Amino acid sequence: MKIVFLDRDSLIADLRRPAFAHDWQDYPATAPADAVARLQGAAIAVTNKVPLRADTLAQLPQLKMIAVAATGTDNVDLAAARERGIVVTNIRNYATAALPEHTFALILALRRNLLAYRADIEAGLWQRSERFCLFHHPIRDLHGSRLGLLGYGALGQGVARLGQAFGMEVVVHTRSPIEDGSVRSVGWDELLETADVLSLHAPLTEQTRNIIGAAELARMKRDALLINTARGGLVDEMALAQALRGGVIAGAGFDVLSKEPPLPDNPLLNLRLPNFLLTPHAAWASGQAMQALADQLIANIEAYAAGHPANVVA
Ligand SMILES: NC(=O)c1ccc[n+]([C@@H]2O[C@H](COP(=O)([O-])OP(=O)(O)OC[C@H]3O[C@@H](n4cnc5c(N)ncnc54)[C@H](O)[C@@H]3O)[C@@H](O)[C@H]2O)c1
Ligand SMILES: O=C(O)[C@H](O)CO
Repeated sequence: MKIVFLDRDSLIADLRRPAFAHDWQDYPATAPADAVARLQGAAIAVTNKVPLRADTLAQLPQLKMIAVAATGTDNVDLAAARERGIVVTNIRNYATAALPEHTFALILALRRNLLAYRADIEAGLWQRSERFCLFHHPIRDLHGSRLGLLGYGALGQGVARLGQAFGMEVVVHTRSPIEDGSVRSVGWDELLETADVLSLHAPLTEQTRNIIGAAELARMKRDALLINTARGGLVDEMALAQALRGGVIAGAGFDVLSKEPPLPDNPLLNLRLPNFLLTPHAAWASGQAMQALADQLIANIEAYAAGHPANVVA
């Protein structure tokens, strides 16, 4: 059985080989246009972020499984895979410490205005101050404020737990109301209009694409933060850049953009504002999380080869 990992360098971890007879090939990275040639004769394709759309799958009659080396499967045309009988699997629960910790790094940096204070010190303001401290920029505790979550899966739940540890009230909105005594399920309007920190943890699908645009930003509290560690396509980036420049919301922390790596003209890329923090899709990338992902990836491939596929999404 031929297995091809299209973007091996997207993962820094020990990757053991599956425990069955196979022919393994990997490439550090693969341009979308090269995917078909590299997957010729492969039964199993492994991809973290290389897109596998309907036109690509149509040219790969021998492909039986796509093992996505990630939780998000928006780079794969799931409907086309299903039509062709290709099993698609993903990785679950591997970043339940990493991503919530990253999410709170963004939230805390923004709520305590760390970028603005750092800039003040670099400009010599503290050194020239007549007082022992600076307090030019508002600092707001998280304790007592409302954390609103879109999506309450593995990662939304991890973020909720940290929010509760900080003394926040956690409200969540999912496709169908959840039964969980520790958080309150709310409608979309209430989530949007009452959250002090709105954090996105839903997959990118046709239902969630651009779920936050100019109209939604205008309905958020003026002193609210928007955090996106899920997928770039959830938020209209031009609308967010305008909202941040215009003071429509207090700030935003993003780990993801609609195109990655970003194009130079991405409206959020060069937004040099102290209330906007951007990280390069790194929320998942702790050493521990990447190793857990690598282990689960091989387990998924072995489960499929043994005839009982696990973590199937399509
Ligand atoms: N930045 C990163 O490094 C990173 C790492 C891992 C995952 N992610 C992203 O985070 C997403 C969530 O991961 P997870 O492990 O929590 O997934 P999950 O499948 O466990 O949970 C997804 C949640 O989203 C909800 N949801 C789906 N569609 C919705 C809709 N239309 N409206 C409201 N809620 C909806 C589901 O009900 C569920 O509660 C992934 O899909 C992935 O895109 C990002
Ligand atoms: O979806 C995921 O797991 C992250 O984006 C890392 O690939």
